[in-house]
Amino acid sequence: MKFISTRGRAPSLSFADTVLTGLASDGGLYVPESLPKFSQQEIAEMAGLNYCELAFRIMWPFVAEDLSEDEMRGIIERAYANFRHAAIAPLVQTGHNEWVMELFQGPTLAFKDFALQFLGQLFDLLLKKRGEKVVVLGATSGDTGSAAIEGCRHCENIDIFIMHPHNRVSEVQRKQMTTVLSDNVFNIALEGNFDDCQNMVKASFADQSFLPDGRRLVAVNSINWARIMAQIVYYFHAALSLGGPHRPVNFSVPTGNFGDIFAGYLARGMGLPINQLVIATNANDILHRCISANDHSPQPLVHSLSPSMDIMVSSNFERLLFDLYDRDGAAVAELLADRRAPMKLDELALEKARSLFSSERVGDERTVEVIREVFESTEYLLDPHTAIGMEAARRARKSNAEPMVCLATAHPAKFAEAVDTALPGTSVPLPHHMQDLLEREERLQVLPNELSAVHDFISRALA
Ligand SMILES: Cc1ncc(COP(=O)(O)O)c(C=O)c1O
Ligand SMILES: N[C@@H](CCOP(=O)(O)O)C(=O)O
Repeated sequence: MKFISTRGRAPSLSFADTVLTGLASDGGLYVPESLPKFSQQEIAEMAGLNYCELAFRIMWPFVAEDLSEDEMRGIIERAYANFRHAAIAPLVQTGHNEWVMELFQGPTLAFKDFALQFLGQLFDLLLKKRGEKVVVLGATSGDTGSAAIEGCRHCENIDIFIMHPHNRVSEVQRKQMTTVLSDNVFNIALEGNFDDCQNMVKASFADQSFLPDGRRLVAVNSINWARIMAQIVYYFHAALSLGGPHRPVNFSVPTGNFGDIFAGYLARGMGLPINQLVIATNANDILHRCISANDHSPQPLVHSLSPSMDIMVSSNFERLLFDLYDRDGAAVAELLADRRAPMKLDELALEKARSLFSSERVGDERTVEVIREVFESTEYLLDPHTAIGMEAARRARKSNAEPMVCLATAHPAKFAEAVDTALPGTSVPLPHHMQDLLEREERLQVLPNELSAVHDFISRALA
């Protein structure tokens, strides 16, 4: 399978080259040239498979030309070996036909583990085969960073640099990253917000001349296609557990960079019957405004109680635009390049987007109420991101007869502030392997919001 750029001007690449390239040379994102499709019978036959076997079946068509079956199975087995639940992504019922899919059972307690533990294993294999050493550069609003560090810290062929917005991630999130003291792990606290971190990552991919010894950058953010690919699997897993493909299943997805919900959109494109995909945003609601009002104007970033979704520039929306504009890379490039006014979708594209997604915005006040209400009625504790997804699901839902799955994207222990605001005095214990996290020694570098400062730091660290 070949992968092509959403801006139509970069060379098409194999799966392995796509994974190790990150951003396309024309500034676009890689997507598969065509999407593999499963028939309803093929999907029905996947019912009852364990998570790893299901992951193999769903992802195999994307990787078959670059990996052997044994290599792919090995990567998957190792990626999910440290999850704390036998189901890997267990479902918990919270209401009539309403389910929470717990995507926080991995080592770093957020859905990012699904793709990043997989990606770490994949990098390790590909880089060993090529005898190549690379530099991983990532931006995080709190969760990608720790999952990427956990996935990559054992890879001999990787030095990993993760930028997070200084003082804008929770204490648990920060410590999960900064207490990993391995020689190949570097944490940068940038005096800016997540969008600044992500812009720096993209600018660094565009000009990599600051790297020594001909080394190249590799991406762990969802600009990397393999991230999205691994996230498609759990949509199939949930639907198969709830009667799919014989009945449609719907999903509500707390959304920031548009990666997770885009994976759901792809699952539907691969044949999984999904009627509703609900985009759930916090006060940083550009995606909700775009779908509901064709308003794509950037607003100042708000610091919310769901900090991982404090994102204004949603990378993966470009992948959707590519499809909305009939895979016309030139049209996407033009739409994104025109900086005279905020982007506006044309009528046809807007109509298509509205037929594909519902959207809702949930502010802090309601987020806190939902955490409290759900806990009082079911004793189930939601993290703030998941609470946003659940509220959006309840508002946007069109049929109570079809299952609605709310993606629980993080463990509540990561977000003590929101939990304490909702339920004063409630402390959520960290899982056993993280019991002493808050006492561990930290290492991080605070840097000004300047590309040159980041590049200097990286080149000195690598020297
Ligand atoms: C806990 C949590 N929930 C939801 C999201 C949104 O996911 P995405 O960026 O894939 O839309 C993120 C990160 O962005 C996150 O860390
Ligand atoms: N919420 C994310 C933001 C980065 O998104 P990504 O999916 O593109 O890596 C985070 O926790 O860092």
